[in-house]
Amino acid sequence: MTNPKSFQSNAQQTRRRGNAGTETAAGPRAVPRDEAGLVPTAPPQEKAVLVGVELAGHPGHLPLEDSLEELALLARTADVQVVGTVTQRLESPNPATLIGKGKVEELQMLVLELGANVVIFDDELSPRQQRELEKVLGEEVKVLDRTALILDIFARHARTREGAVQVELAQYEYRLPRLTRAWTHLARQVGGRAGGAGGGVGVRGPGETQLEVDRREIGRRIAFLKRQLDEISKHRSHYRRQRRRAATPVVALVGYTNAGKSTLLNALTNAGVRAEDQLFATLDPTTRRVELPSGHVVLFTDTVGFIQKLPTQLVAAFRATLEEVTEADVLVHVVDISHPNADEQEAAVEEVLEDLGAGEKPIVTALNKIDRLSPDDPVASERLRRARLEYTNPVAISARTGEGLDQLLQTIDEVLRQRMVPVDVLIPYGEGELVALIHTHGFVEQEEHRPEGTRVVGRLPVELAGRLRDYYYQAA
Ligand SMILES: Nc1nc2c(ncn2[C@@H]2O[C@H](COP(=O)(O)OP(=O)(O)OP(=O)(O)O)[C@@H](O)[C@H]2O)c(=O)[nH]1
Ligand SMILES: [Mg+2]
Repeated sequence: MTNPKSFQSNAQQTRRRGNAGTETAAGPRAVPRDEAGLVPTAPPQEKAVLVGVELAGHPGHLPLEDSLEELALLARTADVQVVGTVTQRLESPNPATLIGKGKVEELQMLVLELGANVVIFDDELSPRQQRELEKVLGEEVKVLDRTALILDIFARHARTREGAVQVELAQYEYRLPRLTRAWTHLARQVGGRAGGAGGGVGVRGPGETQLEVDRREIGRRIAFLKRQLDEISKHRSHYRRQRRRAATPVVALVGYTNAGKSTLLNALTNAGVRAEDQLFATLDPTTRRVELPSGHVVLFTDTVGFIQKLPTQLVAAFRATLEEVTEADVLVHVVDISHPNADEQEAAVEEVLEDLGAGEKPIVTALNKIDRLSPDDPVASERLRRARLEYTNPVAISARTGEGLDQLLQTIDEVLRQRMVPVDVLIPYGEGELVALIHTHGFVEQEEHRPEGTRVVGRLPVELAGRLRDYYYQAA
């Protein structure tokens, strides 16, 4: 007999998989248009016009067109349909509206013509510029910038309390100087995790109840969130201390969003982390044990990806999460080498690492997605060739097919080994667990049992060597 319960759950699983598959393959589906004027079942998708500016003498990391393409991807990730684009090359920004007066008129026309209800600027707008543009474009049109869009995506993707608190803090920091009437019709929803509802893109997150109150109230909320983050940060550092006592090295996966960090962690550990063709699929760190070819065990941490023009509020608010990066022993920088802008992305990540104070950490560069490179594509082949010459400890891999993963682990082993220092110690028999630690985390070259204890010669991680200072061997 068929068990109706299991039948039902199977059907649900199939449906869920089916949906995910469709979204990955074809991007967000278009809202069904109903000729007969019937009410569509899904809420109407927001329609956006994108605006890109290139300032003379201030070339960004990416050429204007590529940056706008990335902005369109961000918009799609936030379920916004891109219906048009406006660009301008400027000598200097217009303090009132960023773009020039004529361009504003052009934008206004395009918005009307295309029935857009959102305008998204690729560069951060000052509070004044945002207000002015909203005035010109009218009540019905929301004016956002890249930062607000990224904050919106973060609000949707936060899965843990840590993530939610950090996003909320970043959103308040962003909105505080921008508090105007425009923010008062926000969704009655905190953290914005349910997505979709209420104010739509850019205004999901902290809800109406908080935003209708005065700035002082928001200041208090910010202070409260910061206290919560201090708690979270303390917890994290507590765990890190425990890890350090166990001397297990930590390898942090860093890289541009969508480079394949989560896919790599999954390939190495079956971690089951969400990996999708979406920007900022991962916000919250996941840590898993991995055994290296030497037999040493390390902890791999997958965490939030970076992007060019990363909002400073986000970097500041995500301090607790990013401590996983700043405290790691080795970084594996995952680069999507199949991406035409791989070099610019690599540079943007390096810049964020510098800002975080992690610029000097030992790095292994994983040149990922080589399965997508065709040998007949001279541009891509040249990119890979140069990356192999120029990047630090490069290893070409495919997280998808598993190619190169052994080599990657070997390189990590080697880098960890280089960080070790030679030791020669005599450990009393009462301290047997120290000898075990040396075996677990170091390389033992010589071991000898003497009447006073065990003499071990080998190489050890610096921290561990420090802990053995009292037992350094000196020949009589
Ligand atoms: N062809 C190919 N696709 C890959 C490879 N690695 C990852 N991908 C795809 O790239 C997309 C992004 O992968 P993720 O692992 O989610 O990337 P991420 O770096 O964790 O991204 P965020 O968490 O959003 O920062 C997914 O669609 C993956 O299936 C690879 O080696 N080859
Ligand atoms: Mg990820």
